[in-house]
Amino acid sequence: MKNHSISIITSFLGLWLTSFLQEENQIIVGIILILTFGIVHGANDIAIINKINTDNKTLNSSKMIFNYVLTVIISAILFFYIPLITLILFITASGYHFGEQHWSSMISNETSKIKSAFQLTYGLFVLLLLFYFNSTEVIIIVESITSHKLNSNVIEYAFYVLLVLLALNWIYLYANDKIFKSNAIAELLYLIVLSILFKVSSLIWGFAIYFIVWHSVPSLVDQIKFLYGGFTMKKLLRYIKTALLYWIISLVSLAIFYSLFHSTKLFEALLFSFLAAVTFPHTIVILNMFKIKKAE
Ligand SMILES: CC1=C(/C=C/C(C)=C/C=C/C(C)=C/C=C/C=C(C)/C=C/C=C(C)/C=C/C2=C(C)CCCC2(C)C)C(C)(C)CCC1
Repeated sequence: MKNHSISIITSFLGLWLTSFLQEENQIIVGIILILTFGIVHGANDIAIINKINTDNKTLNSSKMIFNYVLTVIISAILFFYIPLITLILFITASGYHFGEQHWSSMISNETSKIKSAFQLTYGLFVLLLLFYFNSTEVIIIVESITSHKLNSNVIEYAFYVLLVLLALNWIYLYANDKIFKSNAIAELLYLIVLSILFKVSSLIWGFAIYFIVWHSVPSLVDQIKFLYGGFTMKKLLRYIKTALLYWIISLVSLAIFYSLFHSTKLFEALLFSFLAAVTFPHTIVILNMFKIKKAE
């Protein structure tokens, strides 16, 4: 069973800070959190690929690194030429990725198809929850990325559809999966905490708290355990040291994109486009990491 108590405490801290920080400051602190913890949590993907490669000789390491960079470039190109379709793919991949990180050890592997469907539905629901409570800001950013003005009804209907799908999946797993059942009530309460957070905070602040506290930090801990066989302060420092170079390359690339496009796009739009480009290969790496963990 996963312990989400730190995430809960930090979320309340984030909620409390909402009443002190003005909206502009929430955005600045939120962006700093995304650029630090958020980006770092993906910057060790090559180390994970290497670890998978050592454990599973069928994968070719240099080919994987090449594929990683290629996927980032292709995603960026697709985002430029077919932004709306790529955005939908990005949201879907993100939903699965968030759901997988959150639930991987809390649903038994016997129900593997339902498990995947549930993880996707859960992650998408959390995103839609955020969009539903901050639809005005979402519409502005989506328009800046895709040049399409989204109708707020689309967000509302998508939210209700996801709510129904999640409820059906939840009921099925509650009735059929003992591991799920033992966490289900606490997880419902966590969703209520997230709803309050998303309702009272700005879009970027709400996203940053979720992305860092509920996704990046737990993922970082899982990655450290996978890479070094446990979590200690020393192992955390080792993780940061290996991630440093990729983190710096990422920030420099983002700064270059910003200097090229900042007159036509919002910084938030560029940040999300950047996250989209690195999300696709990162999601595949983490998917493979969880596959190996499951087999152990
Ligand atoms: C290794 C490597 C590298 C690096 C990498 C990295 C650093 C990664 C990272 C990764 C990451 C860092 C990931 C992330 C993820 C994220 C996500 C998954 C997100 C999601 C989100 C979303 C989905 C959103 C949405 C929205 C909002 C919220 C609002 C507005 C609207 C929209 C819709 C946009 C490089 C490239 C340098 C090179 C090669 C190698």
